[in-house]
Amino acid sequence: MTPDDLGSPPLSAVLRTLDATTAGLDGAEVERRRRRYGPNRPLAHGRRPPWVQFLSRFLNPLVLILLFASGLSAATGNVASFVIVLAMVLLSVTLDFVQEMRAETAVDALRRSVALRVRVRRDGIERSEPAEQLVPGDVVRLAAGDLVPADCRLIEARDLFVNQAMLTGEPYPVEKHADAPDALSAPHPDPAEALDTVFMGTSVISGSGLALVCRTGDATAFGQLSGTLQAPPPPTAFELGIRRFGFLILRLTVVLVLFVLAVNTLFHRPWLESLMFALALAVGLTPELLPMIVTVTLARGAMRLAKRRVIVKRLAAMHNIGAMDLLCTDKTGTLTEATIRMVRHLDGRGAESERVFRLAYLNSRFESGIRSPLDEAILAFRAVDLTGWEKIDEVPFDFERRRVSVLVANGAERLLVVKGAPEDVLRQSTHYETGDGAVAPLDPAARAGLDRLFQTLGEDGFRVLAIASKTVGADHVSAALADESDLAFAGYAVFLDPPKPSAMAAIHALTKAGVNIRILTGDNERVTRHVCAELGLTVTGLLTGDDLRGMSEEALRARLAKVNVFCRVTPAQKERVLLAHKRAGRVVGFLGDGINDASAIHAADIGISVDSAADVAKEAAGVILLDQDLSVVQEAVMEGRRTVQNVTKYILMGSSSNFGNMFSMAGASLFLPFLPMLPIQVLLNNLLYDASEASIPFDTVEAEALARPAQWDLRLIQRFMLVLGPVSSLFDFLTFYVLIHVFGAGEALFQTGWFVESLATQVLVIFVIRTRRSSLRDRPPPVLIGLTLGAATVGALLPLTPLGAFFGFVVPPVSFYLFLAAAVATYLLLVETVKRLFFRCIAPRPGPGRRNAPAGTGFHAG
Ligand SMILES: Nc1ncnc2c1ncn2[C@@H]1O[C@H](COP(=O)(O)OP(=O)(O)OP(=O)(O)O)[C@@H](O)[C@H]1O
Ligand SMILES: [Mg+2]
Repeated sequence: MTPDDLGSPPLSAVLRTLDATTAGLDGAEVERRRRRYGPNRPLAHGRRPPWVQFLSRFLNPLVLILLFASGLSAATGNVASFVIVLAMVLLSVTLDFVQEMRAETAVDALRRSVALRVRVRRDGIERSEPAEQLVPGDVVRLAAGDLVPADCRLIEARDLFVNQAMLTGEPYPVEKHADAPDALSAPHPDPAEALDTVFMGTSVISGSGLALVCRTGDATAFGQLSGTLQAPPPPTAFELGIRRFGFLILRLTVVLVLFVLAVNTLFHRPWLESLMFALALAVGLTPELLPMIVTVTLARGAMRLAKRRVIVKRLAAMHNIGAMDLLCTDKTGTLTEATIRMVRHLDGRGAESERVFRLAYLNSRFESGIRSPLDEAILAFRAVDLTGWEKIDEVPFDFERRRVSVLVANGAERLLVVKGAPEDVLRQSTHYETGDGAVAPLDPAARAGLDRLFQTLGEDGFRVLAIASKTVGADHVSAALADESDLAFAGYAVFLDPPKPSAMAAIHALTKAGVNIRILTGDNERVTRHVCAELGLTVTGLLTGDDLRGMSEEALRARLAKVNVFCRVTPAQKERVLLAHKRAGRVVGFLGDGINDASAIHAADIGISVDSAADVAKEAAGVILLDQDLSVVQEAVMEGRRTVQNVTKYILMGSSSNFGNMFSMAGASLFLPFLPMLPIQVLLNNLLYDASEASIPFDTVEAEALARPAQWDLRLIQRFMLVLGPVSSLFDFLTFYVLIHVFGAGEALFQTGWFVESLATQVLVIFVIRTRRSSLRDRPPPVLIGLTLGAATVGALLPLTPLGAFFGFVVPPVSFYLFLAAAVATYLLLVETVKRLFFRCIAPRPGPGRRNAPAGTGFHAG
C-alpha cells in the first residue's frame, strides 16, 4: 500500500487488501509474510553487511599508500617485502575486525533481550511477541504507555490519545478513532489528519485500542523519514575526547612522515624504501586499534553487567555512566517497594467508608489509561460486584492534571467519578459528602478540616488519593475536562508504599563513590519527606512544581547545589531540572519507569529504566535494569569507570612509549647511514605490539581509580606524553650508542638489535603504566601477562629462527641478550620512578569531592 491509501479506504477493504481478519493471522501465514516483508525494523539494512565492513577497513589512506608502495617495490624486484606487507596488513585488519564483530554480536544479543514487545493476536489467542516480528495483517493491542509498533489501521479505539510529535512535531496528544464501518472516505496523506490510523514511533498517551498492522519496517511513514529523523545521538564527552586525541596523533604523524622523507631525500637515500619506511612509521604511530579497543572494552563491561541483570542498550552509555556524577531518580519502586498496598478508605471525617471504596473501585476498574500501581492496589484490595454498571466515557489521566475521571451509568443513575491528587481534586470540589448520605457545601472550615486530615495522613507516610463524584443527567453521553468541576468530595483512599531497605545502602554507596542523588517525584512533599526520613536521608533543600513554575533559569541554577528533592513536578519539569543540572556541567543520569519520565530519560546523559517500564521510557533509556534496584546502578557505575580507565590505559601506552619509539626512529634516520629499521620490521613490530595490546580490555582496575567519576582527561594524557616520551627517547639513544660502539653493529645487526629492544620495552611497559600504584603490588590478569610476555618473547627469539632471515634479521651475539635484559630492567625501573613522580607532583588524583560539587550537597546518611 502507498502512504496515501492507508487511511482512506474502509476497514473492510483494508482487511481484504491485506488478506487478514480481525481475529489475527495463523502461525504459518506469519512465517510466510515475515519472509516476504522482512523484520519490522526501520533501517534494517542500515548496518552494512560484514564483508563490506571488513573491506572498508582497507580504505584507510595509510594502508592504501603502504600497499601501493610495497606493490611498487615488488615491481622493482622486492617481492618478498610485498608479500610480507600484504600478509601483515591482512592479519592486523582481521584481528581488529574479528574482535570488534564478536563484541558487537554479543551486545546485539543483549539489546534483543530487552527489545520492545507487543500484544498480538495469532492463532486465535493473544500473546506477547517482539515488535520486530510483526507482519502486515497482524492484529495488535495498544495501551497507554505503548509505542505504536507499526503503521496500523484502528479496529477499536477507546479514548485513544497518541503523541505524534515524532512525526509531526505537534506536542499535543491527538485523539484517534476507529471509523464507523465504511464511513470515512476522505484520503489522509498527512499523519496528523489520519484519525483512524496510528503510526510507528508515535506513543499512546492514554486509552486503549485494537489495530491492524498495515505497514512494517522501512515501509512505515517513520521508516521513510528515518534517514533524517534518526540522526545519531550527539557524541559523548568521551567520544569527543577520543576524536580529539586522534587528531593530535594525526598531526604528529604528518609532521613525522614529512620529516623522515625530507631527511632521506637530503641524504640521497633510495626514495622508495624511504617512503615505505616513513609510511611504516606512520602506521606504527596511528592508534589503529583504538576503535576496536574501545568497542571490545565497552562490550566486555556490558557483558559483565548483564550477569548482574543490567542491560546496556547503547554502548556509549557505558562510558557516560562511568563519568556520571549526579543521579536523578523517581521515588516509587526505586526508593520504595514496587508493590503499593491500599490500607484504608476514609470519608471526610476520617471514618472508614464503604462508599469511598466503591467509588475508587469504579474509577480504577473502568479507567483505561496508564495502569498505575495505585489502581492495582485498589483493585487488589477487595473485589466489588459491578454488575449493572457500565462505562460511558473517560477523561484519561495525565500528569499535569494528576487526576482521572470516568463517566459511568447504572440504570438511570449516571455518575462522573474523579480520583486524583488531593490538592487538585479538592480545588475542583464545591461540596463534600458528610458521611450520612448528605452533601454539604465545602466552606472554608470544612476545607481546612479535609486539608488537615490529608496532612496528617501524609506525615504518617501514607500516600493519599482523593475521590470525588458528580451526578449528571442521562443526556450526558461524554466526559470532558470541563465536567471536572463542582465536584462532591467523597473521601480519601489511603496507601502504604514502604521504603525499600536496600535503597539506603545503595544511596550511601553511590554518594561515597562521588555520585550525588536527586529525587524527582510527582508525589507530594509530605510523603516524600517521610520516605526520606525513613531511609535516613537528609533533605538539604526542596522545591515543588509550583516553586519551579515561577522560577527563572538563573534562580533555579543558583539553587541546584542545595536542593536534593523536587516534589509534585510534572514530566516537563523533570526534564527542565535535569537539563539545568546538565547545563551546570554535571554528567547526569535519570532513573525512571513511567511515561512521565520518558522525556527526562531521553534528555539525560545516561537514561536508565527498568524492564517493566512503559515502552516510551524503556525505548528512551540506554541502560535497562532487569531488577528495579538502586544497588545495581552502583555496580554499573563501577563497570563504566573500569571501561574508561582501560581505554585510557591504551591511550597512555600509545602516547608515551610507542610514540617515543617512533620518534627515536625518525631521529635515528638523521645520523645513521642506513635505515634504523626496515619498513617490514617496523610493521612487524607494530603488529606484535598490537597483539599484546589486545589484552587491555581484560585488565583489572585498581580500587582508587574507581572511587571517583571517571571523566575524560586529555590534559593528563598530553602531560603524560610530554613527560614519558622523552624518557623513552633518551633511553633509545643510549641503546643506539651501545649497539654501534659496544657491539660494533652494522646495518643488519643494528636493525635486529633495535627491533628486539624496542619491542620489548614498548610492550613490557604496560606493567608499569597500567596502574598508578607500585607496579609490583598490582597483579595483572593472566591474559595480559601471557600476551605481553608472549609478544616480547616472539620478538626476541624471531632472529634466531629461519623465519628471521626472511625479515632481514641476523642472529645477535649472546652478550646482546644479556645487555637486553639489563637494558629492559633499567628502563622499566626508570619509567616506574618517573610515573610515581608524575602522579604525585604533576597530576595527583583529585581528593574526595574535589572535582564535583562541594562536599555537603546531595545526601548523607542521617
Ligand atoms: N492512577 C491514578 N489515579 C489518580 N491519580 C493518580 C494516579 N496515578 C498517579 N496519580 C496522581 O498523580 C501523582 C503523580 O503520579 P506519580 O506519583 O506516579 O508520579 P511520579 O513522578 O512517577 O512519582 P514517583 O516518583 O512516585 O514514581 C500522584 O502522586 C497521584 O496524586
Ligand atoms: Mg513513577
